[in-house]
Amino acid sequence: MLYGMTSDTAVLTEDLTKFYGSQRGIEKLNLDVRTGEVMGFLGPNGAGKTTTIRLLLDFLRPDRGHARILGMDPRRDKATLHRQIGYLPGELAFPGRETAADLLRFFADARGDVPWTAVTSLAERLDLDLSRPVRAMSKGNKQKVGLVQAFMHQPALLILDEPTSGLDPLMQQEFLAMVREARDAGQTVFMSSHVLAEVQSAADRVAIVRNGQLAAVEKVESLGRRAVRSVEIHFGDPVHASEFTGLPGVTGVEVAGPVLRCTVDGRLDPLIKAAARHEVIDLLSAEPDLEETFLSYYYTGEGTSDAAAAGA
Ligand SMILES: Nc1ncnc2c1ncn2[C@@H]1O[C@H](COP(=O)(O)OP(=O)(O)OP(=O)(O)O)[C@@H](O)[C@H]1O
Repeated sequence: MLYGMTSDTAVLTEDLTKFYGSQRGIEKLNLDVRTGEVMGFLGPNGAGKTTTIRLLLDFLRPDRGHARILGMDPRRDKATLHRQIGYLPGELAFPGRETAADLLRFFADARGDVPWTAVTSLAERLDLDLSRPVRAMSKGNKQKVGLVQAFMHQPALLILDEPTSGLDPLMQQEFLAMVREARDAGQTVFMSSHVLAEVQSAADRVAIVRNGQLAAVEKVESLGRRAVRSVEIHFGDPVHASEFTGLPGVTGVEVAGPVLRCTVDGRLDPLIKAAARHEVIDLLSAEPDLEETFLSYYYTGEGTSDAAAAGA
């Protein structure tokens, strides 16, 4: 058993590394996904998400490092593991002429013990017509077939590569509800996305990768607290920038007569207290935008706090 692996850990990687020639896929990835949590695996195109997922499933072999999935070795225990996992690949290829029902019956039989009603109720939720040939389906409908096969046997662990891609907003919400229900039933979910907004309402934590390396692991709620926002305050009289520079979390202070503009990272309280010394005519604050926070990790390299404390 790897260091740090306990029954509370559904996925553990240690220094997991894969290069394609000289091209880095993923390097020295140390990640733990706790049993029963939903972890979003976020990064832009080419960051290394699919490489990681394929390593976890032993579709690729690492150059260095190890992974442990549900306490098992992805290579040695591949067959057992694949029965206990629900996997949605990033690229779905359905070459045959089967209908969705035929294909899903094949998957259900291969897994055994999957009541057909599990398939039909998922299909109903996702508004998927099972009688249609899969090959002729739109990307979104193919994605739904992929989701039904990943969820239908109520696996202990769901590994989903870009599950929201191709789904319209309504179906994305339905999918996220399925994820929350899976978590409530004690299942673990590891899902990649390049759009934070698409996973934030269901994820407990997000791991952020860039250029093949882990940039941060954060609780979604603390991403919210760290949200960077721009603030504009209109005062009754001219103010001095010096009154606001140096306040905790406040940067980029610009003053033009009675108007103050700045950026606030985290709590607004220090700025509000300083502003209250003057007559405040108006205050404009952009909604906390997790997308901006997410990007700020990329460009500042911040936010390794929870990564450093991973497993704590
Ligand atoms: N078969 C391959 N041969 C060479 N390079 C590859 C191969 N597969 C991936 N890469 C490279 O490895 C890096 C990580 O790719 P990966 O597909 O894991 O990223 P990703 O985060 O899943 O991106 P996307 O969202 O586009 O799928 C990229 O630079 C990519 O070009």
